[in-house]
Amino acid sequence: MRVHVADHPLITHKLTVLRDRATPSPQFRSLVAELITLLSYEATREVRVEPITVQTPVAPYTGLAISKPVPLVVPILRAGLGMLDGMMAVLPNAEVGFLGMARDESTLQPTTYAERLPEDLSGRQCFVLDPMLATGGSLGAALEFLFQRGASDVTAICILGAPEGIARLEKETEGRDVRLVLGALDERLNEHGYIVPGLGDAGDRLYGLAE
Ligand SMILES: O=P(O)(O)OC[C@H]1O[C@H](OP(=O)(O)OP(=O)(O)O)[C@H](O)[C@@H]1O
Ligand SMILES: O=c1cc[nH]c(=O)[nH]1
Ligand SMILES: [Mg+2]
Repeated sequence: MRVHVADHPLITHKLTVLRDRATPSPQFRSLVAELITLLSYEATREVRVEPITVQTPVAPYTGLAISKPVPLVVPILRAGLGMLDGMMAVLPNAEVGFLGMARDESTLQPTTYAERLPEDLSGRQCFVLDPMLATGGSLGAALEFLFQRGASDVTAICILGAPEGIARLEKETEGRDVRLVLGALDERLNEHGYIVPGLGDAGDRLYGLAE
């Protein structure tokens, strides 16, 4: 797995406001959207393109167009949904698949409650969105869904990651072409499986309490 941690003062600035417990949901949602737009610039660096010729008012010009099949963007519900619009602003022709996952807060095991993905993902570039990579259980399970359908070129975009989750994904994706783009790599997980210093529960901060 190739890991890229964004190193940009604008990203750190926005992340600092996002982490602040005093930041209310409306501002939190806007910041997540802004951050994904910045992270997607790095995450789409290897998007597949092909030459296309257009006619400028002056002369023919051969540039680039995104290749077919178009990329698939997969937000992991709930929290990943907060990243979808920002990603689609960058890749407006992409298709969207959905995975709904919830982590049991005592066992930290994810369960999948929704799955809507194309049957065949062979030859398809996939971009998975989830703001938080903690133990890696949820993202690992999401990647496995994609691999089972033939995906071989996957980029995951997370706003924050923990070393424990990265180590787990490194093992689970060994031999596969996976990139991970992070807004920041945090210190560790606490005894409840939360990222430290982190930002708390991303789903709750975006959308309110789950209960
Ligand atoms: O790396 P892990 O240990 O699996 O934890 C990370 C997962 O936890 C959060 O989702 P949550 O289960 O809270 O669901 P939500 O998006 O509905 O809040 C987060 O958005 C990830 O999907
Ligand atoms: O810190 C964490 C860990 C898992 N899920 C979250 O939303 N936050
Ligand atoms: Mg949550």
